[in-house]
Amino acid sequence: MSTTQETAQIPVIDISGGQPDAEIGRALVDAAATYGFVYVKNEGKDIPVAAINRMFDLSKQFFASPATEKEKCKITQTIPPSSGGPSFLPSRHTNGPTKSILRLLYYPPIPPSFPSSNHLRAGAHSDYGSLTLLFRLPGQPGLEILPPSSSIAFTPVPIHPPGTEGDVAPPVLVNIGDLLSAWTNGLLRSTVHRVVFPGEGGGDRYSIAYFAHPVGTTVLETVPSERVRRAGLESGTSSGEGVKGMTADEYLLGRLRATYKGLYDNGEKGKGK
Ligand SMILES: O=C(O)CCC(=O)C(=O)O
Ligand SMILES: [Fe+2]
Repeated sequence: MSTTQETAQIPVIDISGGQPDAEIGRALVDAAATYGFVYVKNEGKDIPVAAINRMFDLSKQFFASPATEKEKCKITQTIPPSSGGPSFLPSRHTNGPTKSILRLLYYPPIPPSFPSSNHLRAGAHSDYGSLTLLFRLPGQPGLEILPPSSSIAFTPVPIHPPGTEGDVAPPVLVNIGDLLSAWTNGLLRSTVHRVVFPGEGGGDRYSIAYFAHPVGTTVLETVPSERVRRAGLESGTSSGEGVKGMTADEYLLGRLRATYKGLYDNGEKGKGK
């Protein structure tokens, strides 16, 4: 796989109220259908910059602490999704336990003796859930996607895309996961991505990812939208084929089993070798 020097043309969208909701909605769906990724401009109105910085500070403290300290604070907590409106998708992400999870990610520097070019910080993958919100720090690049125009060339995703250089914080990068893609007959794209070492060496890298999942008992019947129905017709996917009426928890377990084989046999996490 090669890497081009171009950067992904992922749209930057301002959801803070300047435009009519319908227009913002259309732009978000178009970006999600084409790229599977969208930048949400962050000028500190929707998510305070201090809150993001505090989370990164906590992450740095945590990863710098001794292993014994780390064991004391398990951070794999389940976070209830923030409340949504009465519409189809938000209502299926609220009012019940979900597998949504906030992950503080730490990528250690590469040892000087390692040739950096052959190593990845995170291998190529797509995310499992509905949506992922990714927070990154200026000066810590490395994320690359397979853009729609190419199935072989990974393309860097800049932290500050053009037009956001002066913003108080980098935009939040939102991407579609496999479940939402299947739930929409493939209309919304779950895009393969990876994290590489940026050139020589590459120091510490921190990122924060919020993986949103529907309420576990949600039955995944295809999203009842005309655009979703048409996407199914165009791709030859019959309605519901990708999700087959299974629950969100069953879907996730299927994906985990496919990835981690023995670990998730019999529905019991941690079983196996
Ligand atoms: O750290 C990043 O920039 C991306 C991480 C990621 O893709 C993931 O954890 O699923
Ligand atoms: Fe990912």
